[in-house]
Amino acid sequence: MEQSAKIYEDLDRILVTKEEIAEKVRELGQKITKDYAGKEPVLVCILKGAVLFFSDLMREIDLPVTADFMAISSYGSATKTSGVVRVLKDLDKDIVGKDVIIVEDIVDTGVTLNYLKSMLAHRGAASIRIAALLDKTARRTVPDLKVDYVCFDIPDAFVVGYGLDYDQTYRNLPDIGVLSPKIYGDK
Ligand SMILES: O=P(O)(O)OC[C@H]1O[C@H](OP(=O)(O)OP(=O)(O)O)[C@H](O)[C@@H]1O
Ligand code: HPA
Ligand SMILES: [Mg+2]
Repeated sequence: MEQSAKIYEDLDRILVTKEEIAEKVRELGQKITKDYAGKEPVLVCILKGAVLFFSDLMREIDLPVTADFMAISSYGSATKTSGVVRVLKDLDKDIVGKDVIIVEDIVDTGVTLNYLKSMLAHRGAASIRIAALLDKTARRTVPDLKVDYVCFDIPDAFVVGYGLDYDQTYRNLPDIGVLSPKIYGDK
């Protein structure tokens, strides 16, 4: 807490501590290891927000996984989605016949994952599942989106830390907290 005390001042409260994150990520890694026994899933990290979750989760999966990366952006410098999902970087390898696990930091409206899931399904993956660290169901505008693995259900608040940003800042907080609305005003 001490070394980032200045950034922590911008939070209203801490929602999930780094210890709670580590425990849930370990449990999820064990579950995926069981569910995919005998398979070699492709873990797809959705940059940038999922980067910390991805790197911790993959070390908890005891299978010969491969890793690929996609960069997506729809929030820009706001706390509300622009509704337009931009692919800034695509996967390096094709996923035909592969068991794909999309690794995301947060499902908010669901617009990003809905877009991504149908895009990857069209490329001929054998299966696609979603693993999300946080699920903010109160904000969902895509009600039938299935999120297969969730670590934490969270309330309707803009959160930062452990990879999640506001205008590219706060991603390095080890915990996840509610950003004080005074930081972003009506953005
Ligand atoms: O469910 P949604 O309402 O679509 O919101 C979730 C998406 O928004 C954030 O990405 P962002 O566009 O902020 O890019 P970033 O990961 O680089 O921060 C987050 O990482 C998810 O990808
Ligand atoms: O609550 C959030 N915090 C940071 N990024 C986000 N992208 C969607 N929702 C959020
Ligand atoms: Mg963001």
